[in-house]
This record gives sequence, structure tokens and C-alpha cells, in this order.
Amino acid sequence: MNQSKEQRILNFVLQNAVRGDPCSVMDAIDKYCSQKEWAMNVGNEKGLILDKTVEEINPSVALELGTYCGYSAVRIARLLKAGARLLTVEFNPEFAAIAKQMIEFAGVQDKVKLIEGPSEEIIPQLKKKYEVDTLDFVFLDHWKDRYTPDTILLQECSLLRKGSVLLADNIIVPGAPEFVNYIRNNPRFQCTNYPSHLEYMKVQDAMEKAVFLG
Ligand SMILES: Nc1ncnc2c1ncn2[C@@H]1O[C@H](/C=C/CNC(=O)c2cc([N+](=O)[O-])cc(O)c2O)[C@@H](O)[C@H]1O
Ligand SMILES: [Mg+2]
Repeated sequence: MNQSKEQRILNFVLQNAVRGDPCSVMDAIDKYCSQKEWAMNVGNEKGLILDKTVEEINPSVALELGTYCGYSAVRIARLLKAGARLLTVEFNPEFAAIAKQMIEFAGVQDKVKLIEGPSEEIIPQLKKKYEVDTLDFVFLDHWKDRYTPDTILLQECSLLRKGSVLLADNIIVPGAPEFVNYIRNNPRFQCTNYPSHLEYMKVQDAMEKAVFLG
């Protein structure tokens, strides 16, 4: 049974990156996905916007929706202060298994809790089962039609506090028009758009930051 693309990405990392060095893992994924096989990692250009947002917030508790191979989980976790944690949600078992190995190889496993399951099921469990009070930062990068329902669910579960920051990938490609309409017309969010490019391509994309006003 031939390997999946995600397995090939992991293998390339294991053979070319340095164990315990998150940046070498990110660089290896970016190298493979720009030269060999495209994959939907946030990439280095939008990754820098993600970095700046995380550094600005310096979150104690962060949530990621859509782990995929773990590229952005490694990217976020490497910036977290001692004691801070990232909860990342992935419902595809194959991808979760790849991401788990990616996160461990990068050496950030102590900061990352990979939760296998659908976001719509996990979000309501965060307070009781995962001992979350409120979330300082949320990175949305899962199926684009889930951005709006999950943002509503986060509010319904009282997981956002005044100043909680959402950052959404792929505002242009593949696009999340319903989310953009929802969040920009919602007086409880202060939005900022960050134009960029689709990972590994010369195609326009953007990220949207939304600060919850409480
Ligand atoms: N409700 C849910 N709960 C848990 N995990 C879930 C989930 N919905 C999706 N996922 C997982 O999140 C990832 C999906 C990402 C969709 N991104 C994309 O479709 C995407 C596409 C392009 N593109 O086509 O250019 C570029 C990009 O940057 C992209 O993020 C996959 O790993 C999938 O298994
Ligand atoms: Mg994306």
C-alpha cells in the first residue's frame, strides 16, 4: 500500500531536520512542499503573520482547529512561554498520527496537546475535560465552512474573554466568505485583514485577525 503525501512529508522531516529543533522541522516541511509536493501548511510567508500575532499576545492557552501535519502547531508552540500550552484539534486519524510524530520530533510535545476528534465535539469539552477557563488565542485553519459555526460555538461555550484573538487562514484561497461576512459585521469583534500569498504559490491569500471585545 503506497504511502500518503503526509507520510512522505514526515519522512522528509525525519531524514532532513534536526530532532528537537522546531525551525529545522518547519524549514524541511516548507522545502519539501515548495519543491516536491504542495500541501496545505500555512507556510513561511503567512507563518510570519502567525508568529507576530502569537508573539504580540504571548498566550497562556492557545487553540488550533485543524492540525493537519502539525506545521502550525510546531510554529505556534515554539513561541510559547514556559507553562503555556497549545490545544490542537484534528479529526482525521492518519493526519493526527503524522502530526503527533512531527510535534514530538520538533521537541515541543510538552507544550502541545493534540486532541483527536471533530471541533464541534471538542470545543464544548474544553472547559471541563481539558481544564480551559478562556482562550487567549485561536488559530482557525480547518474546513473553511466550519470557521463561522465554531466561532459561534466558542462564544456559546464562554471560551472567549475580552481581548481573545482569533486568526483565520485562507480568507481569499480557498476563501471563507461566510466567515468574513459574519465576523466583519459582528460588533463584538474588531477585525484586521493581513494580505499575503497562498503557501508555496504566487497566488493572493490573506489572514483575518478578529479581537473579541467581550
Ligand atoms: N471540524 C473539524 N474538526 C477537526 N479537524 C478538522 C475539522 N475540519 C477539518 N479538519 C482537519 O483540518 C484540516 C483541514 C484543513 C482545510 N484546509 C484547506 O482546505 C486549505 C486549502 C488550501 N488550498 O486549497 O489552497 C490552502 C489552505 O491553507 C488550507 O488550509 C485537515 O487536517 C482536516 O482533517
Ligand atoms: Mg490554511
